[in-house]
Amino acid sequence: MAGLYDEVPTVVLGPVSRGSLVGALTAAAVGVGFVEMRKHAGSSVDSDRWVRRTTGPDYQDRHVVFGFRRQLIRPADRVLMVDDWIDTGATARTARALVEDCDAHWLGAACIVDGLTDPRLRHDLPVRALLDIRQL
Ligand SMILES: O=P(O)(O)OC[C@H]1O[C@H](OP(=O)(O)OP(=O)(O)O)[C@H](O)[C@@H]1O
Repeated sequence: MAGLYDEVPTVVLGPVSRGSLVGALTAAAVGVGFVEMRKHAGSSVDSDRWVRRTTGPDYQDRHVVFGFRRQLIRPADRVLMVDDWIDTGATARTARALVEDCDAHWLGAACIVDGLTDPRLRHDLPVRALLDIRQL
């Protein structure tokens, strides 16, 4: 998945839950760290600083609060999001905003299946995928 991009990431970011599985495998293959983008990331039980963002409506018309500990992504990091599927792009856009909150460099969203409903996001995010939904 990381080979879909020219730049090599220093961190892979994966949204719970399927993105965590694919993302962790991708991070292991590249030999870099993995950060899980937690769902329903409400108030923390620890004293660490978190970054949090709420998605726009996703493919199920949900608004999901995602987040992670801020210290996990540093300004020098190049961050690649990895997921199994992209539909509205709401999750990926939130991932990009969280990476920007950490002042890190966003590479894009690598997915197994590209099912984007708004093709403009393919260029804007950018999105690279192993398969287009029409190939399934
Ligand atoms: O482009 P979007 O409209 O944001 O949708 C894509 C997201 O939806 C799916 O996850 P889901 O929320 O179903 O969670 P899961 O991985 O726990 O099943 C998928 O794994 C992506 O993370």
